[in-house]
Amino acid sequence: MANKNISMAVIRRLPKYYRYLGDLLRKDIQRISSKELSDIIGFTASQIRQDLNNFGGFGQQGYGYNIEDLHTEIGKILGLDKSYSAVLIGAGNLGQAIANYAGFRNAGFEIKALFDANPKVIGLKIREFEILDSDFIEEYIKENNIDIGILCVPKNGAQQLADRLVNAGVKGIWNFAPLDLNVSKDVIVENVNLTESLFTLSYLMKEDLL
Ligand SMILES: NC(=O)c1ccc[n+]([C@@H]2O[C@H](COP(=O)([O-])OP(=O)(O)OC[C@H]3O[C@@H](n4cnc5c(N)ncnc54)[C@H](O)[C@@H]3O)[C@@H](O)[C@H]2O)c1
Repeated sequence: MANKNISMAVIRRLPKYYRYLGDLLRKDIQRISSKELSDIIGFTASQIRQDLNNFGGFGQQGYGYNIEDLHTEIGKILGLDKSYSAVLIGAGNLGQAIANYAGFRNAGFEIKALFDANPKVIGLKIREFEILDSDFIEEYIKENNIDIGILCVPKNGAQQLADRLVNAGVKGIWNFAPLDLNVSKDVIVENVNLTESLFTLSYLMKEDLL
């Protein structure tokens, strides 16, 4: 059901639908109207209907949405019916925190190995992972059919590492380094910039906006 015409704004809302619907399922709630969904999610009911209509609707007049079906469908749209393997590069503060979080594996994203260039860090253990020498990134990716590279290195050197990940065959990069990476069109980069998020918080807290 992949549709290249879906706007990024809609795609960015889908994980939130998926999360809220998952919460409702765990509470054994079976159906919900767009109005009720709107009350808990915060998007308008018409926005919700419009978003879901992009993928064929799912709702029934007078019944609302079957939560389990909708959750499953959105999961498929997001590609969460598959599992993904990942390697993490840069086993510093942030990299270790990410490797320590079990939630990603539960969601189908399995970090298979951590790499670093610092000899003081190589060989240390984080959870079940021994931190490996980053000289062996390409070899590992090719041998283990890795889908995703997670970049947790400083800005300098991040592009070079991205090139190495791409050449070794990853199809996606989850980039925490604060720079916009140049990669070929068939590779997807998702940037996570915590500082930009903090700046947005700062803007919204400015007294003249409150
Ligand atoms: N820590 C945070 O909360 C945070 C927040 C926002 C953004 N970031 C970004 O995340 C990245 C990592 O931050 P951090 O605080 O974890 O830094 P850190 O210095 O603790 O860790 C970086 C790790 O990357 C390794 N490294 C550096 N160059 C490498 C290379 N070429 N190949 C392999 N390993 C290499 C280093 O040896 C180190 O272990 C930075 O780009 C930072 O701007 C971090």
